[in-house]
Amino acid sequence: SMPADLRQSRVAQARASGRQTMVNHIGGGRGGTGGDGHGNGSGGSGGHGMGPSLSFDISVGHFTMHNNVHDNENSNRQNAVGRDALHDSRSVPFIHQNIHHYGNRGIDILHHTVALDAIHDSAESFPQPRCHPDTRTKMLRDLRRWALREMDPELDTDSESDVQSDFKSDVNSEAYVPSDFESDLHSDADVQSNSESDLHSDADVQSNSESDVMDSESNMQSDCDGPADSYTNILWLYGPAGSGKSAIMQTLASQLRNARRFGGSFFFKRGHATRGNAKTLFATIAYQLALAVPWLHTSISQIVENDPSVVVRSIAVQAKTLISDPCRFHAHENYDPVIILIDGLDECEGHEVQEEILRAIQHSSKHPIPLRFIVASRPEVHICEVFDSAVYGGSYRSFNVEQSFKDVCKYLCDEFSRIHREHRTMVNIPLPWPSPDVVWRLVQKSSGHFIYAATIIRFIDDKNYRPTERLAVVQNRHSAGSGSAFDALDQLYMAVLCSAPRQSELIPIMCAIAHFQLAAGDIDQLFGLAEGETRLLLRGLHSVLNVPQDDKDKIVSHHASFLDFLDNPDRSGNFCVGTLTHQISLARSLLHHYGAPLQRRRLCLLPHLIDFIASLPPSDAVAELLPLIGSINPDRIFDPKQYKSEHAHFRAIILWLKNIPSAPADVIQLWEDYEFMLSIDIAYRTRHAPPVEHIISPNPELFSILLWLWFLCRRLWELPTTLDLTWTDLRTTLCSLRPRFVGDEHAVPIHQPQRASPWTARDLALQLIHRMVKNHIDTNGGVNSSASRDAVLLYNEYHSFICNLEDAYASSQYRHGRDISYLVRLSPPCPILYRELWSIPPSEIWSSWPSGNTLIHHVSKWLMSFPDLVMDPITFWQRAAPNHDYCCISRLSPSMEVEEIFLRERVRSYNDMIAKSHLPDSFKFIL
Ligand SMILES: Nc1ncnc2c1ncn2[C@@H]1O[C@H](COP(=O)(O)OP(=O)(O)OP(=O)(O)O)[C@@H](O)[C@H]1O
Repeated sequence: SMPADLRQSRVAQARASGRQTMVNHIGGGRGGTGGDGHGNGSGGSGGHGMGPSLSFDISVGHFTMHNNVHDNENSNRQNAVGRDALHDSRSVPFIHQNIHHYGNRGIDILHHTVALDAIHDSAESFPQPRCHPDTRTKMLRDLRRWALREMDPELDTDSESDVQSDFKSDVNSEAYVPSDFESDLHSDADVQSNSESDLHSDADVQSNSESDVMDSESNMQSDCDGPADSYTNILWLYGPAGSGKSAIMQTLASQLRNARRFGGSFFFKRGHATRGNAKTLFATIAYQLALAVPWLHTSISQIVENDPSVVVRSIAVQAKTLISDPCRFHAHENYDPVIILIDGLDECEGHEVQEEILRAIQHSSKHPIPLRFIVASRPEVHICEVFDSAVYGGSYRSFNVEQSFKDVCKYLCDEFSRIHREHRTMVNIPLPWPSPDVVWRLVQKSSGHFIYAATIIRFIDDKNYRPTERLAVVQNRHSAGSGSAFDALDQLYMAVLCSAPRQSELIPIMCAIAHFQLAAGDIDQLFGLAEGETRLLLRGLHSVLNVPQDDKDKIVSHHASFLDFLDNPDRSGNFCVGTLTHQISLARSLLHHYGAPLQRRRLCLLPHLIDFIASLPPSDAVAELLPLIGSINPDRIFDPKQYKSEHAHFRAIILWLKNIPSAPADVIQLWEDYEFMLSIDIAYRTRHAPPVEHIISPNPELFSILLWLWFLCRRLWELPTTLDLTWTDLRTTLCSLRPRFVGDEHAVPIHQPQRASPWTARDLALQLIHRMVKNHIDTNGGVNSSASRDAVLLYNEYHSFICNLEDAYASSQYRHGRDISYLVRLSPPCPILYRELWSIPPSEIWSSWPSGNTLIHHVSKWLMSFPDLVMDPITFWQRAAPNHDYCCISRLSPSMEVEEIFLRERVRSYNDMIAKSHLPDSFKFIL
């Protein structure tokens, strides 16, 4: 038969509707099962079933009821000594005593136990943060749509104005009376017999309306990034500290209440006696549910009345007994779900408790109950982990409280107008005040989050001061008093930092994040930490720092103001990372890193590092950095990932070094050489060659290097690997073009005018042929690509474009083949070169079509310059082509004319560079 409490709730519903008649079907009880054995004994057998005895004394009008129900199934438990008897008796609510003033004693008990301060509109939490009018409109609309989506599918397709008008109705009425109440009050027997099929059809309704919603909600997919599960009664609203979650939850609570779908709320507050813990979380929610939802009133009240100790039970027991059990009795009744809001979960004491709350909520919503939960918190790692865990199995929606520059701007403009209106001292200040660019700078500083904007408005809106002066203080972050402008903000940041574990280890990491754009993996590498250590250390700071899932993505501060805070010792005290000691220590770590050999995964912040070092005061305090600056690995300095086409940083560090009295002369000299080498290296791109007027020392190595850089358009960093040169060789050779100061004398290099020799081009071609052949032999014809230094170098450099070493190998051989083609054209007819060309394995030139055809084209042209025409290698290569016919007319290869245009263009721009750097005309090539 129907549980007694359900029947009671029918009575309560009848009372709510003013009905005065009631039909009850009461059947006999079943025989009880035996109790559990105690100790080694076995449990007794079940007793005989007896019909319940029931006496009603109903006086219509006042509706008082004297009710005495004995359920004999339960009473049989008294006979057996069962350990779980108490537990079981709570799991299904039964009525054991006379109830006067039906159902209110339980509510009274709750009233005296629960955390009333935690309710969203409690006096204690006044003034609650609320969304400024016309801010967060889309977010609130999307949240409402999610919350209300099942009950009224039309809402989902309606425009926002429709949704809002729906909310306006009956603003004052808090109690929600189900619309289908009349039809619902049919006989218990019917309820019983239909309950199975009702449950099914509920589920169908649920899934249908859900799919409707999915369609209509497609516009919120960008915000709602959780899996679109067909059964999600839980939504997680997350966002960094101060992003405005509480304001959204408060505003949403009012809107849902107006829509008569509000079940209850709990607003946690860190450190608060009752709001700071979860002892009475579910009891507080149950209390509000009982008051707001008539069909839950009686069940909840009776449960508490029956066992008042439930309010001090564990989180899981409270959630089950006070929330999910009463709801499940009504699961099949097709009530529109009501919404429960839990804000600031991260502020609840104890990570384990927070996790337990999430598990309890998930457990409660496993069955189709007419409740939905919206939980708001900062994106703390342990909370993310529960949502990501198997417990949730993806069945929740998440909603990111994103930054909104537009909303913050609206808020600031409105608030500044109000301040202008309300402050007496503002009468003579012309509008607009402040100017739009000032407002915009403040908006940018807020990073689109409200906490900054709300804090400065509170500061400026102080009746004891002139708003104009207060605004000036805010704008000048170093001015005296700017600290107090950010008091509220600083308290927030301090609270976050103080709650983080391993604070001393955090400081160098925060210093690095504050000054450089780094990913978690970079920081591990920089400080020599075990892989993943930075991520672990930052676990407590996710509310101020965005630590992406991928260790390669940069960590950024949620608020620009957090970095200002960290930089200012008056504000951040021991956490300040702006002190010289911390900065020198960070520079030292970075310089050590840049002194080490090049690795595949590397930090690319040398220009920033140089700027950072150059910003330190050039005093003896930085002396320990000087030798490290001299031992930066040139592979890192000329790494194309560091520098694209600027070398102003080099100038900056040279000037800085020259300002330090104790700076060693050789370090200064070294960096001047580097600056010169880089300017030659990038000259081809910048079209800006360094002047080397009258200073000519054209040894063949120098000429080779210039051909490499300005004719083949390759880069300096490849030379040590490809041509087996050391950086010292390169520096000596290239810097022979540069005048040096020896003492006070301007030492001019030996002047040896000499014609640019085509033989140098030939020698370079020979070197590249040898390289190509060596690569072929070393790698066993490309089978073992990692044996080619060229391939490894290329792969390390361009691994974001080149997928694997095999591709890198093919690419490096192609580049050599192409360069040989061009160099051959500059060479005189030469039997040695002719012979060496034969040594190129055809498989290497045909590893890519353009390379094969380019080589064939240029070598054929070159062979025409021979006194006796010999085309053997051409025919040989052509025969070796994978598809002979195709290779000759390959559409993938540039045509003959285009090849000629390419070559001519290279010669032209090389000659141009020679002219620009004031080298003599004899250096130029004539094709
Ligand atoms: N839409 C808004 N309009 C006006 N003020 C807002 C708005 N959103 C947030 N604020 C203000 O910004 C400040 C921070 O907001 P709130 O407390 O809601 O952030 P939170 O994300 O809950 O922060 P925490 O993570 O620290 O709990 C508050 O002073 C609040 O009044």
